[in-house]
Amino acid sequence: MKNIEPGSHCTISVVEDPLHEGEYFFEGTEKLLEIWFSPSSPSSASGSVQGGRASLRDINRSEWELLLKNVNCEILSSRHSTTMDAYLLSESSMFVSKDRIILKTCGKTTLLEAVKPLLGLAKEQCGFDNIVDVFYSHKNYLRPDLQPETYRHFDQEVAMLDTLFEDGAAYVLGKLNKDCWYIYTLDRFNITEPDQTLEIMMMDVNQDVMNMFTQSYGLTASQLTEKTGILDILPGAIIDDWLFEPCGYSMNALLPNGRYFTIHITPEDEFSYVSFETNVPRDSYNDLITKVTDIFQPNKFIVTLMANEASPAYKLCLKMDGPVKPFRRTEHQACEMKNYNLNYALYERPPTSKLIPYK
Ligand SMILES: C[S@@+](CC[C@H](N)C(=O)[O-])C[C@H]1O[C@@H](n2cnc3c(N)ncnc32)[C@H](O)[C@@H]1O
Repeated sequence: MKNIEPGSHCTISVVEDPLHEGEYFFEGTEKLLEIWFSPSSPSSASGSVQGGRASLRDINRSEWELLLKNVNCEILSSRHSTTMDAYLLSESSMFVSKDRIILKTCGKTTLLEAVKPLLGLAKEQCGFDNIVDVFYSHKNYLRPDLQPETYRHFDQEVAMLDTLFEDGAAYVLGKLNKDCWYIYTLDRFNITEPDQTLEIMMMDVNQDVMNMFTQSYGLTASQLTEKTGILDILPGAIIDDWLFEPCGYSMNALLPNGRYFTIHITPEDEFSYVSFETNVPRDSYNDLITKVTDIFQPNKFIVTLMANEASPAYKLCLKMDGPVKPFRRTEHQACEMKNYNLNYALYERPPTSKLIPYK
């Protein structure tokens, strides 16, 4: 993609595809992959030992860099806690724990190209020859026609995953012809430790807020993290934040006990998008969703919550959580899968609701 000045706050990217010449576009919607591993027997675990077992964290940064080349993104920065390594990428984030990796990439990245090399790395370097579970998901892209071939239709992504996993199961929640969310996972009972993931995918976001996440606004990434209230969403985190040139913002936050949250912002008016993701356990996420949407003030957003039986959020997935003011929940679906419950909701701002003036 080339950069040009469209005369707004933010320089945006020109699509080089001749059919769409002159159009400005960046796909903020991320592809999200999470894989949990284990050795098939304790003796097959290799690599340096962490807590008596091999760990994905022993894999060298140079190996991750090579792996990410397949995806068309690179590492910008990293932070480390006692339980997790968080990498900020040119297109989103990667979190590596002892036996789980989360890879989240946006734009035109080819995330699925990383899966096979990743399984190889985990096996060769850590002795992880057992795949405990896999989750691959994304919201419908704003412009699927601009994605690389495999990613234009979920069926094709599923077909690629099915070449690697025997018992894959693919679902779609929401309206197939409007806003929806696709997920591929393994049809098995497996992860026994408490596990939950909340995602908030915000669209058509308040432009006054979005204009702050540009170089021309004049604040640094860490000043923005503080001023906008991102720092206070879940306090006490190790933060890694990044402001792109000329606009765009990404941050990873490492919390105690293997918890994290991550935020990515595509501020361009024509296709603004903000994502929030966390694995903090809760029996209600209303306050958290309200805090996040109060900061960004989207006109609509999707919330997905996935939690397994051991999680305090398991039951919440099957019932309605309270309202998120001032939004209307215009769609809601709850699913019972083998080991996980799953909740999908679409919220929209009523036309009469005024935006809160930004401080
Ligand atoms: C912050 S990144 C991550 C996007 C994220 N997935 C989201 O939720 O929007 C994307 C934003 O940064 C901007 N950007 C600037 N330089 C970029 C680069 N080298 N790679 C990716 N994005 C870049 C894009 O135009 C876009 O606004």
